[in-house]
Amino acid sequence: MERVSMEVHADLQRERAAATISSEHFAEWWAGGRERLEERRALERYFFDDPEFNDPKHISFMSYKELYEHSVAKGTRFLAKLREWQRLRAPVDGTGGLTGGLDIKTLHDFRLLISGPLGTALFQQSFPLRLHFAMFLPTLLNQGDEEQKKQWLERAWHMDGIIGTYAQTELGHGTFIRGLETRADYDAEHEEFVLNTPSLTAYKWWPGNMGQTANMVVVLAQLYIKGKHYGLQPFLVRIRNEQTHEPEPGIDVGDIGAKLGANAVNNGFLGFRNVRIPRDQMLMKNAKVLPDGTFVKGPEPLLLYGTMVFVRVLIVHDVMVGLLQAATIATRYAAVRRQSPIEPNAPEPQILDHLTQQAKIFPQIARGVCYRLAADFLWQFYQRIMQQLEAGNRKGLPELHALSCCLKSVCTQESNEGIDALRKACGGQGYLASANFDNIYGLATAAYTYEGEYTVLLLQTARFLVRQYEDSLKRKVLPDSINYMRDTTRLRWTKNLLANAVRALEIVAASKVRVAWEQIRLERKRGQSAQQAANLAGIQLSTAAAAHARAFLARNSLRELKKLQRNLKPELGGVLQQLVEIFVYDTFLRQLGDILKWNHIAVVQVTQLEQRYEQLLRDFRPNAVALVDGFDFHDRVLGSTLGCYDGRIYERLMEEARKNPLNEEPVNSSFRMHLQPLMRGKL
Ligand SMILES: CCCCCCCCCCCCCCCCCC(=O)SCCNC(=O)CCNC(=O)[C@H](O)C(C)(C)COP(=O)(O)OP(=O)(O)OC[C@H]1O[C@@H](n2cnc3c(N)ncnc32)[C@H](O)[C@@H]1OP(=O)(O)O
Ligand SMILES: Cc1cc2nc3c(=O)[nH]c(=O)nc-3n(C[C@H](O)[C@H](O)[C@H](O)COP(=O)(O)OP(=O)(O)OC[C@H]3O[C@@H](n4cnc5c(N)ncnc54)[C@H](O)[C@@H]3O)c2cc1C
Repeated sequence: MERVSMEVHADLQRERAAATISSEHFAEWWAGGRERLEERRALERYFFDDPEFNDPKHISFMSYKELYEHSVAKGTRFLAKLREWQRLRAPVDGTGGLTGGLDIKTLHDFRLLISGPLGTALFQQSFPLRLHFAMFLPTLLNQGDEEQKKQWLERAWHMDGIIGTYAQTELGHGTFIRGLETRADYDAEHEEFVLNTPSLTAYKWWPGNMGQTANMVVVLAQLYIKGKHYGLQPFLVRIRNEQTHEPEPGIDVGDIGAKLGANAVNNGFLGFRNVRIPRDQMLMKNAKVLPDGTFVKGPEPLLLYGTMVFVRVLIVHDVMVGLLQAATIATRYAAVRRQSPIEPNAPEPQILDHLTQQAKIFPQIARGVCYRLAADFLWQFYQRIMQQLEAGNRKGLPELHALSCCLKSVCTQESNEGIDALRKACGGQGYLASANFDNIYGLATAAYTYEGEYTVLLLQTARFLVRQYEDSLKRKVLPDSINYMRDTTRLRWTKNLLANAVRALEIVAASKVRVAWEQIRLERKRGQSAQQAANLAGIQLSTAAAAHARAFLARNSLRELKKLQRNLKPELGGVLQQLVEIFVYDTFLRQLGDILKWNHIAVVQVTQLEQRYEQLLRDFRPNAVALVDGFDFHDRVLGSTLGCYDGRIYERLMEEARKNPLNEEPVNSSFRMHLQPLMRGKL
């Protein structure tokens, strides 16, 4: 779907002309400055103008195998061309510094490149080498000791004989990683580890790129030394021969099969039978095994989980991009699609003029913008805590873990919900593969599960919240993100609706944490163990953590808005204010049951807020198209017949239908073979 020479649809022209904001100004802010915007556009042109990156046919017409092979071919050309780009220009942010050195910031930028607009445009079923960059390299970087990094990192970064992945999950266990069964027994005589898969459920199952693509893995296995168990450790294992790509002796590897989405990723299974690796291939930045088999504990065992924290932080950004792609498609479609006169004799309006349609689309735009503010905050926070950890200070780690878990859960869940709502807001056409909601949803919904399942991560946050609640009773200083729990005053409804709504959400979160804590105490009094008490309080705990995430998102949006309004042009600041308000009121109204349970709010006050919310939808309406234009998604990024910049939806829908291979011949062979015999009673 290109930005073709067709004239822009009159309705979109009108929308753009009537907007009070400049899309270009918004795009500049959104991209992080003019230079970054230009750089990104130039990089997109560099790829999109190259016919080698056009798919020969729509990917929905490719078989599973064809899609994999096509994606690997494109993925390798993508990396080669990206390197070329960097040779032509000095390394810049956003291209991952593929020719330069490697640090976590570079990996972060590269990761956003593959999960961001360019990556999703070229790889609608995801980037087939994504785990190499998203998890294998961060694990080498963060869990290898200096010697190991010297030996492996540079080579892995340049993919010199190494394509890696991260093999943690097994057929029997994904969530409860202490229950993983893969074994690594240390053989002191040969200074080697021996890896085994002791049962069917111990097979590694799910790791991306592992089926056919990767030739090395970081595998998490239970370490045993002289029969004694030392817990999970990461090991670097070659699974396929560097030259022939044949599985190494003792390795049983393959692809687990087609999935709901991300089918280019080639998720795999892996079993080990007496696979030997040298001692120095256990990643030893933390725990160590000395040649004689002495185990040396690391200073911070939880760093083993560090790669998961890194990825969870970035997922908030990933799903935000997917949500806003869907919102852009739905907004443009709704500005061009006309249906159902509002006044009996009036012409049919743009469906975007139906207020209910605005209520389906605008809160998703607002959500995406506020998730972006949270994603930026979280990444800064992550970097700060990592620096502290490097300096030996682990104080901030529990807060980072708690915040990243609940934001990953809530942003993913609500983005999934939002993308589906946007699909439905496009009526029947939204259901077509050419509208591209299937691919966007397929990627976003995977993130609900991977890197820590939704409920499981909420329960991790809740554990932290309950502990902090206990501390707050003892009047200790609380970490910044939960400082609101110390404020026990009731909501005082003022004229400032936004401040009221944010505070009400905080009160809900704090109250739900208290209720969960009380339930745990009650269960304990009834004689339950601490663990069973937590299980029985699970519903309270998980909903308290989700409420905490929503309160954080609302407070953070408000805080960031204030900062932004100091620097942005007033009209842009004004529209951002509308979006933050829409986000907060939408969150408030969707939690109304809890809000009313924990706050003394009169019906008239709720009505006041509802009216303000509806007014905001109407106020935002004139800028909706201009604002989504400002996300600056190229038509290739949206990949949708419904979302193109020129709004030529009907022409594109018909064009795509005609390209359908079933329309290549006037009569399909199934007629003679099956339909005709059926009609003639000859079956
Ligand atoms: C369109 C949008 C989308 C676009 C996408 C485009 C894509 C492009 C690229 C994308 C790349 C991304 C690919 C990612 C692929 C997925 C990879 C995976 O899933 S890999 C597999 C991912 N798999 C998973 O994520 C598995 C999930 N499971 C787990 O993480 C753990 O088993 C557990 C946390 C649930 C429990 O662990 P357990 O050991 O039983 O622990 P306990 O509960 O007993 O807690 C003990 C103490 O530890 C503490 N603590 C715990 N964790 C951490 C931490 N990370 N840190 C710090 N602390 C932590 C905890 O708070 C507690 O503290 P305290 O209270 O005692 O003070
Ligand atoms: C697309 C995709 C890509 C993936 N890529 C990788 C990869 O590259 N590498 C890798 O190692 N893994 C990967 N995974 C695996 C992924 O990390 C796990 O699937 C995920 O962590 C969830 O674990 P599970 O499948 O065991 O779910 P389960 O834990 O079995 O979840 C099933 C249900 O049980 C509930 N449940 C489980 N435990 C608890 C609990 N303690 N309390 C309350 N409820 C609970 C869950 O909430 C859920 O409702 C991938 C998965 C997907 C879908």
